[in-house]
Amino acid sequence: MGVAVIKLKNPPVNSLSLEVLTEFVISLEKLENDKTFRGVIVTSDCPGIFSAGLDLTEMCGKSQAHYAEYWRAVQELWLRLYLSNLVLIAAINGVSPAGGCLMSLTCDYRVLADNPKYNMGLNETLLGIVAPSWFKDTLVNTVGHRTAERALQLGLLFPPAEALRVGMVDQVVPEDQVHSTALSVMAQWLAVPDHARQLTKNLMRKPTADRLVKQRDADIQYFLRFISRDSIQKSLRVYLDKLRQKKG
Ligand SMILES: CC/C=C\C/C=C\C/C=C\C=C\CC(=O)SCCNC(=O)CCNC(=O)[C@H](O)C(C)(C)COP(=O)(O)OP(=O)(O)OC[C@H]1O[C@@H](n2cnc3c(N)ncnc32)[C@H](O)[C@@H]1OP(=O)(O)O
Repeated sequence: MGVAVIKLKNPPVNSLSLEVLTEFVISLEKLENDKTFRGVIVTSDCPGIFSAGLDLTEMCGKSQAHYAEYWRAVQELWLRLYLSNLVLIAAINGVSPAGGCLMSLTCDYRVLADNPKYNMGLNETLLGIVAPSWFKDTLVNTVGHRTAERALQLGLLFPPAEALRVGMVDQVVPEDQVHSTALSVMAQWLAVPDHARQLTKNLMRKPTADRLVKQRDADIQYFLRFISRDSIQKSLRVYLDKLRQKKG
């Protein structure tokens, strides 16, 4: 039925490095241009981890030019996913904080494995950083304003039952059924004529995407100023050190 699977593979935690973001955009573009494909299942090849989100090492101790290139790549992937003409289904087979969660929120449907460790949410505030307005918009469009307001301020990571309750995911299923469920949901979505579904998706999503498109450069400048602050760099270093020391 013309369904591709994109399996994220950047061990150990599928962080969204510049290389991963770039490759993801290229793969998506190829699939968009190949008319034999109508749908994509986005999933992970790293056991227990869907994606650890944006790669913190790309945002820490690097040059301004690097931050700008990285942020443009983050914007690009979000825009491509959010406005994709393909049916995108996230088969979430692991934990998905921050950018990992955001990636799944750009999909048309989310199936999450029922494992209490597989938390998801936009936890940026816990790192001492702030989810940009378009991250916030994506969450609001999925779970509504009040739930998003509380989740964003507290940096909440929802376990599967809670994620389902607030509407962050559409289905929670046993871990060994995530892929088969994604496939049967895909069949349902592909039963709708493409042109009607695509125009409807565009109608729902374009106003949100346009807000970023209209101010992409300003958003990059804002990110540069924010991420270059000493206090933010310090927060990120402390957070990364904590992650590294967990093992020791
Ligand atoms: C108004 C505002 C305007 C502008 C906006 C400005 C700023 C916004 C900026 C940024 C937005 C960012 C969004 C993000 O996505 S930030 C990333 C958030 N991610 C997390 O908090 C997840 C952190 N990771 C974890 O919690 C865990 O690693 C785990 C649960 C995913 C997996 O746990 P494990 O026990 O299996 O693995 P670990 O031992 O913890 O990690 C292994 C290895 O990987 C490194 N690592 C983990 N996560 C990341 C990451 N996100 N980036 C880079 N590296 C990561 C970890 O340090 C370990 O490294 P070592 O092997 O010790 O070297």
